[in-house]
Amino acid sequence: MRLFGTMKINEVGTLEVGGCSTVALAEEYGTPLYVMDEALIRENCRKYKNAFVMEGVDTQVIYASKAFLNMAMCALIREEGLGLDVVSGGELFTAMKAGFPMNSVYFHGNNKTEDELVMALEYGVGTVIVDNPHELQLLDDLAKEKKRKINILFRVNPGIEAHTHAFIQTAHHDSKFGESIYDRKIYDMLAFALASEYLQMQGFHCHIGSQIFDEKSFYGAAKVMIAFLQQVKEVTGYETAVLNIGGGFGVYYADGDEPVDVEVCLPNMLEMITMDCIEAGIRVPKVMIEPGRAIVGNAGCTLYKTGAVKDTYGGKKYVFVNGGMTDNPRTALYDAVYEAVIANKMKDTDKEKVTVAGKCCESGDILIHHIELPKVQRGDLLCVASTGAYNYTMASNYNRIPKPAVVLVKDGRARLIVKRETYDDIIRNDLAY
Ligand SMILES: Cc1ncc(COP(=O)(O)O)c(C=O)c1O
Ligand SMILES: N[C@@H](CCCC[NH3+])C(=O)O
Repeated sequence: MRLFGTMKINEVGTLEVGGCSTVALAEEYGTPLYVMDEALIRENCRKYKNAFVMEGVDTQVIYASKAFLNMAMCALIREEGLGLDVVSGGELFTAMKAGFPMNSVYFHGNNKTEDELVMALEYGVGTVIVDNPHELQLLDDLAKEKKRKINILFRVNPGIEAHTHAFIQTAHHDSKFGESIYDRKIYDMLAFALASEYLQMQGFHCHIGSQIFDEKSFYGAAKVMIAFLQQVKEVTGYETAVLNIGGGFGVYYADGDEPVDVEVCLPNMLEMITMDCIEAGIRVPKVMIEPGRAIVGNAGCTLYKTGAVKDTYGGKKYVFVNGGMTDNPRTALYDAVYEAVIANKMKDTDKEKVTVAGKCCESGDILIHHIELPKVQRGDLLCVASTGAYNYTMASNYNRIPKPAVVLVKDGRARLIVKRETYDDIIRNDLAY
């Protein structure tokens, strides 16, 4: 397993994160347990912020909170000076409760409800990313009613097919997100927005997908977007103030994954955008990006206790853990591949091939299909790496399994940031018959 951030192996052969022994963390907080490396989250925020600069160009990095969000995470993102992308009333509510500055919140979503748009207006959200004409009309009506002005961007599709799992591609012509830049509707939407007294049209947003390794996909999207901005100017005279090119920067999960070097890719992208704008005769807009996974993915790991080890008649060896698709549905959903170790046996060299499976009543509840691990006994501690993004946020209570706790570790100290759910939480909303 690749060790990320502050992970290291101590003298007794135990995995440590943030200066904390994983065995001690499991004892104190129980398992399954999500462990987040604060130093690595901060380092990633800074890496993106520092790489996304170019003289004379206004830029902003916005954290896509769908990857991992809670009140502590809001505080951390705020301290690091990133904006916050939210995509639902729940994410927005979390940000508000955490005191995140609302003018740095960007509200996304292809089907925001009326209630959610009202929330955005009442909270004073900085920018709403409008998905379609229906939403544009609704937001205008609500803004008028509330007498609140609000910045908007249009979510558009540049038609770029990024090389990633089909379920996490987002910018093809039939995508459910946004409107195609080749669709004439965009111009009607623009005319409407520009005529509105309450909607303040700032520009355009695109996002081509997630877990992308090919930097050319990002350059391609930016290029197509600049050509689009030029056409918009030619057709309507409108000069775009903001261009948000979304997130999608892939991270390492397993052998073969080769993330882009953001320290190269981001400056290249800014330079390309600037040159293309100059060539196209348009003003260089403020440029934004929205990484989610790249900020938190490698900064998280999950600790499980191993239970039964089963040799099947068919010849497979299963190691069962006390979690599974309820805390990490990504293997079942996207055929995601993870690396893992037995955290209390880091120095064992005698290994065997196993399949790591969860405890749900579902054959597809597999965390890792093929992996070599030291000989596992009941009560060992399995650590799955790179579970910081889209794990806690996609966790479910299937089979009425309570969601795990989350701890943030740094410099030998662990801080509980999300409590473990209890069985009482599981029946919290049930009403007696
Ligand atoms: C609009 C938007 N922005 C940002 C992201 C963040 O993506 P990632 O976590 O891959 O960086 C997503 C998710 O794909 C998204 O839909
Ligand atoms: N949930 C996906 C990413 C979706 C990105 C949001 N548009 C994953 O775990 O890979």
